[in-house]
Amino acid sequence: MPSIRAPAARKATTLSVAVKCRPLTDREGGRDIVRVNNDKEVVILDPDLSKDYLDRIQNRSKERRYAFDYAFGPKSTNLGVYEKSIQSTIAGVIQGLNATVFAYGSTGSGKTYTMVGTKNDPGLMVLSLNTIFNRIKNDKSSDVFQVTCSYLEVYNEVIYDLLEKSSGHLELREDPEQGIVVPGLRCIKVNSADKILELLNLGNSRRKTESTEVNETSSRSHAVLEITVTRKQRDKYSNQVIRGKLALVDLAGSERACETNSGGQKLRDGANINRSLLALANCINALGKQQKKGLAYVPYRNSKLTRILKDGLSGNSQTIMIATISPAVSQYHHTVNTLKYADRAKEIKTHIQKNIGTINTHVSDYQRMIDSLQIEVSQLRKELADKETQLIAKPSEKASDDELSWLDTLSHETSENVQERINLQKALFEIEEMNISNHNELQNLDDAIAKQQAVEKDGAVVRALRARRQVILDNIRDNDELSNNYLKEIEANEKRRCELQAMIDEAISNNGNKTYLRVLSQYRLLGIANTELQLEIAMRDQIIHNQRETQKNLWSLLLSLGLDEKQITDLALKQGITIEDWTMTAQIQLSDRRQSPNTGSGTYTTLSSSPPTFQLGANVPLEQYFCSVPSSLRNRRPPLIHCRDEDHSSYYLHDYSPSENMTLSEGESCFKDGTSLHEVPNRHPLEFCSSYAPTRNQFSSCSESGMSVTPSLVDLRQQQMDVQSSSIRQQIRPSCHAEISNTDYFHHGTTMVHRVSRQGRFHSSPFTQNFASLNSNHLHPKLGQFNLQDMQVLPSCDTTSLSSNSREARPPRFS
Ligand SMILES: Nc1ncnc2c1ncn2[C@@H]1O[C@H](COP(=O)(O)OP(=O)(O)OP(=O)(O)O)[C@@H](O)[C@H]1O
Repeated sequence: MPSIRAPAARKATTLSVAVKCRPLTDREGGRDIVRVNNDKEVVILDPDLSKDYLDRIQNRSKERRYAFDYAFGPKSTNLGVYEKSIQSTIAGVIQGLNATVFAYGSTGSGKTYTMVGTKNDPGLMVLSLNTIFNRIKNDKSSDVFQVTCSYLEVYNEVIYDLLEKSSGHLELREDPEQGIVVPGLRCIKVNSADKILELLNLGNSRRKTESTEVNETSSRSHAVLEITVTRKQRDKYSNQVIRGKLALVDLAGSERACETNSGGQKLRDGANINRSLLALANCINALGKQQKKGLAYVPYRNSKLTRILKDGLSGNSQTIMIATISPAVSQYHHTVNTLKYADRAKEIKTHIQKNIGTINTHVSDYQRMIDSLQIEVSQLRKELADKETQLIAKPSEKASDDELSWLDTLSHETSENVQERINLQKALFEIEEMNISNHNELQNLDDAIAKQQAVEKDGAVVRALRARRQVILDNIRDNDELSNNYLKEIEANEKRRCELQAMIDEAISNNGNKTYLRVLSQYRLLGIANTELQLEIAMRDQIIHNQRETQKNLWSLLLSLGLDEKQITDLALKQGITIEDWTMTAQIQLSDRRQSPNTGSGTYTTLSSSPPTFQLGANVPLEQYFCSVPSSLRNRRPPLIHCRDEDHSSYYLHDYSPSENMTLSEGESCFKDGTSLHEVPNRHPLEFCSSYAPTRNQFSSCSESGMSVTPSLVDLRQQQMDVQSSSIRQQIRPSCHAEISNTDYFHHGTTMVHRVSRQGRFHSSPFTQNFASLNSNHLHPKLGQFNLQDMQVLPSCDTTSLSSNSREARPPRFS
């Protein structure tokens, strides 16, 4: 088909957003925290029925409220969603319009259910196809229709054809006329919805799925079904061809890799899923701001997914985002995150126009089009000249108008710059966290290989371990490359920030209307400070969440020891800890205890409901210390536990003191985060701890280990504050140097150094000096790393000797 596009009218339209909340699953049980009002409003209730201390004193609720084009509660069916939010758009495809429907949400939130559906509740893909074929069937014109379909998946940043039995890797190409194309992708002519459904089922069976902790059949890839409807007129005077495209996209879950508790290949999938979704989120952000100020760089090229979705996001397409959410309490953070992106996506505008071409377009037609374009251009030029004359006639008015709009643009750009920095930093943190975990696994693999080689030189196990090692090395290399790109983007962002600041400063010093400029500048600064405060609040939420997780884990640990209520209560009392809600919750858990399939011998309790809370007694000191243990050690004597008070919010392992008669059984896999100790022979844990330096340090890589607390960005912020605080400085002992070996430095050190440094940069306000003061003393010039002596590492030997009433408290010992 000749590719001249008629200068058809372009219609600007915003991306419509529909939110769909799935029902609670049997496994989740518990409370439903999502409410849908008037088919438009979504309210996320505070997940805590009993507010914790911090919430209470700050009188802060975590309830969130959003409004969307459409909102659907747990009782709605796919058909209900389809009829209200999609059907009318799909009808346009037959008229030559493009449409994109994509499902976005965390893993297990119901994306695949919404897009593909079940026999009883067919999904949007099936329902859309039915509409297309019904419309074609009922069309009264003499036009000839042709429907083709392709189905691809993006898995680990590689494109595969789902309609090919053994598809090779496919590439993306940008065609000036057709946009993004995938050469070699099978495009099948279909005559009925049934035929497409057959293909769809076939394609779905080829999709890469994995069982993750969150979803048993979690899609690890992004699937894109594209239906093209070509309509040719039979009229002998007209040879017009109209072509409409419908893209239906089922994205992989937007979870963080570590949250799915996956390791190995799953972790790699998670990293790439995340990379694509981060890129998508960044595009949504950039497009959102583009609507406000008219220009912004949209990083489509950062992933295959965003390149494929480019047209759907900003180009010639009517686009619908289906944001899927879960009503479970445990999914609160994911739900809020999804809704935030959905909220931002509402701002995105696309420009739709009919795709009309002609067969055998004659030269004279081209000439006519060129002529009409030239007339349009000359008219526009004239209008521009008229406007300029008017502006010259009123110079002062023009100057102040210019000034206003210039400043407005500038101040908007400044806020966007901060937002962009936050996004980039987030992306960087995720990648770095993954690499820390990769390095840990590498270390363990090296050790396991060395041991195994002593048994059999080049046996199957050694070969398997080596193969795994290579995969990890590849992951590290990929992630490093990605980190470098993000660092470059951060550098560019920082450069832009300096430029913007210089422009504002210059305007203030040069311009006559200084007061006005100052007020405006101050106003913008306040806006930025506000953004940063919001961020801090979000990070505090994360701390609270992490602390609850720790409590849960501590309960799991306690209960797995086989202690009864009295023993636990006595123990807690000795430490000045009171246990709330014991009768309500702990007993349920004790009676609910069951054998974990993963822990081998001994008992391991799976928590079925939220555990009772530990609370500090009146004279309990501020500092408490917790640590985490690997899952395989949970049913044994627990480690010395250290916990720091809520406000300081950083958790590290400082000591591990296993009992004399503890051993690790052969073949135990120690860590949930994908870093397993392969084939650990019978060894005493003390030996294990001392020889596995990286293993010990792994406990400090909190976000990755199952038992532990995620050291969130907030922790880092807090660490920054801690480092600045002189009282806390007393805890920073140079002796930590002695404890940290080279390997330690990498694992233990890097975790903290990076995080502290991230925090430093993360929180640097472009216009405040708090970061600068840190920068000179504590930060590496390039990455902004802290010096080792500034890290808050408490030497393990000191902790046990501390008095329980002193500020540096004796930590509770759970044994
Ligand atoms: N509306 C619904 N009604 C009933 N069950 C649902 C609904 N939505 C989702 N579910 C169930 O929830 C579970 C997770 O759904 P689904 O696999 O669609 O999630 P997903 O978001 O595609 O996850 P992933 O990103 O991991 O692939 C499935 O068991 C599915 O049957």
